[in-house]
Amino acid sequence: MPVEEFVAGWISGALGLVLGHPFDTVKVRLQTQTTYRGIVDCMVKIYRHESLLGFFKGMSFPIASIALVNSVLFGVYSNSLLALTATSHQERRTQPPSYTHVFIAGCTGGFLQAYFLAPFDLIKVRLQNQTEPRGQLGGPPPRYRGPMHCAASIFQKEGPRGLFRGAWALTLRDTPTLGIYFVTYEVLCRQYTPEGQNPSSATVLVAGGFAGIASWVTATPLDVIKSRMQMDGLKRRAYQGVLDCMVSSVRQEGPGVFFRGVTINSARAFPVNAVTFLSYEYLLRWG
Ligand SMILES: C[N+](C)(C)CCCC[C@H](N)C(=O)O
Repeated sequence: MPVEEFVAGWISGALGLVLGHPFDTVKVRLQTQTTYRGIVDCMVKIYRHESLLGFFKGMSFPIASIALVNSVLFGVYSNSLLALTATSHQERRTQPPSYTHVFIAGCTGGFLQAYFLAPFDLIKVRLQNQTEPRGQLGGPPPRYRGPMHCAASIFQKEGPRGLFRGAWALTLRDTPTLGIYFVTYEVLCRQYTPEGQNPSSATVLVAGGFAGIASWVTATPLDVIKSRMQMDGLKRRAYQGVLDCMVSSVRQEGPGVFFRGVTINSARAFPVNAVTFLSYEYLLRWG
């Protein structure tokens, strides 16, 4: 099994992640809290109350886990293509796989990575939603003191299954949309690359950026539901399941609720995924 694809997936994911985390925090807050009027209002409030550090809440776990999650995604994707088309990463430039195969391999990667991602994503979302400023004396202490404390208290209060709260919504979000992710990337790369050649850096950046946007725009409705399911159960259980969460969110807030955070998601997705694909391609070429 080509191991370097897993390594390339990890490093490229970590680079993208640091870049996009501040956007991600704003997105999560807009999706799950009603105190903010919009992107700018949310940014200003985070900065005033929590300083620049507020934007980086919940980042350490994703960085530690991206190794696992992105290497599963890219490794399973590439190895599924190998199984489907019997071509290695290098050979695929001269013998490109069909888009159907790319889609199936992307969905497979997306499906499997969701299970690895679920507990880390849950902890990230819970920490991002803590609005208390760090290290301030006198104010009420936050519920979770850090990622390990958060994991331990979820485990204690909600059991091992508590760590997988929202995992089903996450799987539904990621399976088709990671198929879309890789198909968009391949379509754009092939469009702008002469046959048999490697795509240029500019092409990889643009194709990666748009792949991120296409994937996130289609993922946003279930992203909102996922985040809400993950925040559920802190005080009392509000939702019975994914469908119930969808229905009551629409009832209370109208269909627009499914696009909460779509602008900020797309703004984040372009640079994050441009960098992810560029480093992935380069690491594999050197490797
Ligand atoms: C499928 N979904 C849209 C959720 C993610 C697609 C891109 C994944 C990338 N690590 C990122 O964080 O942007």
